[in-house]
Amino acid sequence: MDDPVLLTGAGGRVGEAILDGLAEDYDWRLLLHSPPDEEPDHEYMIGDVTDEALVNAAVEGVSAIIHLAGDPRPEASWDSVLENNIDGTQKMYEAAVSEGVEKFVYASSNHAVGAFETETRTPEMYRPEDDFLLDGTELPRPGNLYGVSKATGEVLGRYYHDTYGIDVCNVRIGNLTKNHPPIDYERGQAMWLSYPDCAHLHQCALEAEYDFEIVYGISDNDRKYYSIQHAREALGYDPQDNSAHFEGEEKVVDRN
Ligand SMILES: NC(=O)C1=CN([C@@H]2O[C@H](COP(=O)(O)OP(=O)(O)OC[C@H]3O[C@@H](n4cnc5c(N)ncnc54)[C@H](O)[C@@H]3O)[C@@H](O)[C@H]2O)C=CC1
Ligand SMILES: O=C1O[C@H](COP(=O)(O)O)[C@@H](O)[C@H](O)[C@H]1O
Repeated sequence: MDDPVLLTGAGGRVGEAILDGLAEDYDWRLLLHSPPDEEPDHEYMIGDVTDEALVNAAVEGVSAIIHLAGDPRPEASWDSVLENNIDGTQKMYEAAVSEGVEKFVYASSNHAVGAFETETRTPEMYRPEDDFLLDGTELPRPGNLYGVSKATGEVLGRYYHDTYGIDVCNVRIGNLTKNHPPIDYERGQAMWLSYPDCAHLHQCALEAEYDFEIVYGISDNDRKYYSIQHAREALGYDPQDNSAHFEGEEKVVDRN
C-alpha cells in the first residue's frame, strides 16, 4: 500500500497495539483527539471525527482507513455514542467515499452481540468444552447502547459499501489486553485479543481482498464463543496467542 493509511483514535489502546506491530509497515497518518504528550513518529492531525472539515482533510490522499475513534465504554450514554460513535462513523464514511478511499476497517465490538450471553448460556459458554459459537453471520444483538452504536457502525458500512462500493471490514474486537489475558475473568479470557494478534489482524484487513466482511477479533483461545474461521478464510488471519497458555500474567505454554 503506497498511499498513507489513516488511523483514527490512534492515541488509544487499539491504536497502540496496531502501531506497536505495524509502525514500519505503512505510511501512517494519525488522527488524535487531543495534542499528544510526546511527538509521534508519524504524520498526525488533531481533532474530532464529527468535524466535517477536519475529517475531509484527514482522508485526503489516503488509500485506507482504520477507524477506531469513538467512546469505547460499554456503559457510555446514548448522547455520547450517538455523537462520537454513530455520527463520527457516518462522517468518516461520507468523507471516505467522497475521496475515493478503497478500504474501510471498522472497530466494531463484542458488545454488538453481547445479548447472546443469556443467563441460561452463561457461564458455560465461556468454557472450552462448550460448543456455542457465533460466526459473524448472526444478526447483531447488543446488550447496551454502546453495542447498539457499534452495530449501527456495521450497518453504516453495509450502506456505504452497497451504495458506493467501498470495501468494508468490520472487526468485532473482543477484549484487547496487553501482555497477558484478563485475570479471573472467564468471559475476557474467552474473547482475549493479544496486542500482536490485534496488529496482525488489522494488517490482514488492510491487505486482503474482500467486499463487505464481519469478522471476530480474538486470539486463538481454547475458550471461545466467537469463531475465527471466517477471519482465517476471508483475511488470512493466523493468530499466535491463546489465553489458555497463560497462568495469571505468566506464559506457561509456548506455541511452537
Ligand atoms: N479495547 C478493546 O478491547 C475494544 C475496543 N473496541 C473499539 O475499538 C476502538 C478503540 O478502542 P480503545 O482503543 O480501547 O479506546 P480508547 O479510549 O483507548 O481509544 C479511543 C480513542 O478515540 C478517541 N476519540 C473518542 N472520541 C473521539 C472523537 N469524537 N473524535 C476523535 N477521536 C475520538 C479518544 O480520545 C481515544 O484516544 C473503539 O471504537 C472501541 O469501541 C471494540 C472492542 C474491544
Ligand atoms: O467493546 C469493548 O469491549 C471490551 C471488552 O468488554 P468487557 O465488557 O469485557 O470489558 C472493553 O474492555 C472495551 O472497553 C470495549 O470498548
